Amino acid sequence: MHLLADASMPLVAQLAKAFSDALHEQGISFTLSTFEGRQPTPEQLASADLLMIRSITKVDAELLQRAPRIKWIGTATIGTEHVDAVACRDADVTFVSTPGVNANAVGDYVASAVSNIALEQGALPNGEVAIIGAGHTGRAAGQRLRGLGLKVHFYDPPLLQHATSQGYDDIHNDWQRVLKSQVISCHVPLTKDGDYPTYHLFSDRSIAALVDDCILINASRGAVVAEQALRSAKHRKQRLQVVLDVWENEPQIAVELLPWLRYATAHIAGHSVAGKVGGTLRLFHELAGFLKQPQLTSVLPSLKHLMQPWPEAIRDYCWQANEQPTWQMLASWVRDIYDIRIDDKLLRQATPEPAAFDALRRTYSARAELSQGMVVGGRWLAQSEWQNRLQQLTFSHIQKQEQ
Ligand SMILES: NC(=O)C1=CN([C@@H]2O[C@H](COP(=O)(O)OP(=O)(O)OC[C@H]3O[C@@H](n4cnc5c(N)ncnc54)[C@H](O)[C@@H]3O)[C@@H](O)[C@H]2O)C=CC1
Ligand SMILES: O=C(O)C(=O)[C@H](O)COP(=O)(O)O
Repeated sequence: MHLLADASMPLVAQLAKAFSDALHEQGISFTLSTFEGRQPTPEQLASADLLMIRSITKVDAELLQRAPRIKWIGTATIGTEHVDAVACRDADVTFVSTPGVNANAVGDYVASAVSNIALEQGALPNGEVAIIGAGHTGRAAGQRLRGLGLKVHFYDPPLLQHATSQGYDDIHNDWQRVLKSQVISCHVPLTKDGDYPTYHLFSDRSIAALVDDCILINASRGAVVAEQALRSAKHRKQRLQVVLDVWENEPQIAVELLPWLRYATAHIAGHSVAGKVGGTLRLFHELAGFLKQPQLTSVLPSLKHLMQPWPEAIRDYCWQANEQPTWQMLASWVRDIYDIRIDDKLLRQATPEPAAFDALRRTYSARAELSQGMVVGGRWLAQSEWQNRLQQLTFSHIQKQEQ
């Protein structure tokens, strides 16, 4: 059995060796080779039985034809639009993804964007926050923004349609309420069909209708926000604060928008170490199931153990607060752990070629998550409201004993 995997998936060689050693004892051969860049070569595909990819590899009927032995494809991502699931089914290929795997990292990204803007302008956004898509990443983002003290609502008509009445009080289908919000963050899959397509959800008309100084964040897929509409908004000097992690024509970015964008990053919102390593690990768990070898999961280390090579991404961050923290303190704690400005600077300094975009992503530095933050505080920490807010920010907390 031969596994072909994207070379930049962290720890893929270590986990494949664990499978190989365990299967060897049963007389089963399990080998690994890796491919560099976006697409594997026809030669690499010809000998592959299993394929592990990331969001940059396009899988369609043509690729599948070049891979006659392939029986299983796994993507270490939440998004799946790069894989033609129908073509996989027609070719009798099992396709799996890793739902939710880097949602915490995306939530941290949004929290950092809003925290930085608030700290720079000296005030939290004065108005509601609309989260588009109440799934894994949208919930993670909304929860953190509530922790910062903002009023959050979720726009998700498809979910509303299928929802039972319980637990969906904050979800609605009122697009006008979205457009009136002071912060809007997109967390939807890229879809062109169905009742609620997300392709160009933010078109000329919607963007022109946004309130002054609206913070519009897109960390989902580039084409959810029409780049042409952003160009028009820039041209008419519309007062917007746009944060883009994803681009309509990746790996080519819209260079001419850069000076107008508040923050611009290289599709790294989900790239915390836990998100990336978790993706690889989750695929090996999936593969054990596909191979009908459930005992293989016992040779897979825990995520915590696998993250040991990145000490900067697993260290604790600790802050003292004798009094209730101000929003400025909360925002600067977020920024201590993940500062979006560093990623923004890296993209602006890079050359605007696709290769530079891919290189930034491939060589991304080790990133921690907000859940590594801990607040040591006084009596105020006994209040459930504060405990709740820190939990929403995914910080842990300890109340100091009074002397
Ligand atoms: N920038 C990055 O690094 C990352 C980007 N992503 C992108 O974010 C997307 C969302 O991820 P998750 O939240 O984990 O997905 P999810 O599947 O958990 O949630 C998506 C939600 O969007 C809703 N939705 C679908 N169409 C909609 C529409 N027209 N209007 C409003 N809501 C709609 C769905 O009902 C669902 O509740 C992924 O598909 C992926 O493309 C995900 C992870 C990292
Ligand atoms: O999970 C997704 O969907 C994403 O967009 C990923 O975070 C992108 O990461 P890579 O696939 O490029 O590692």
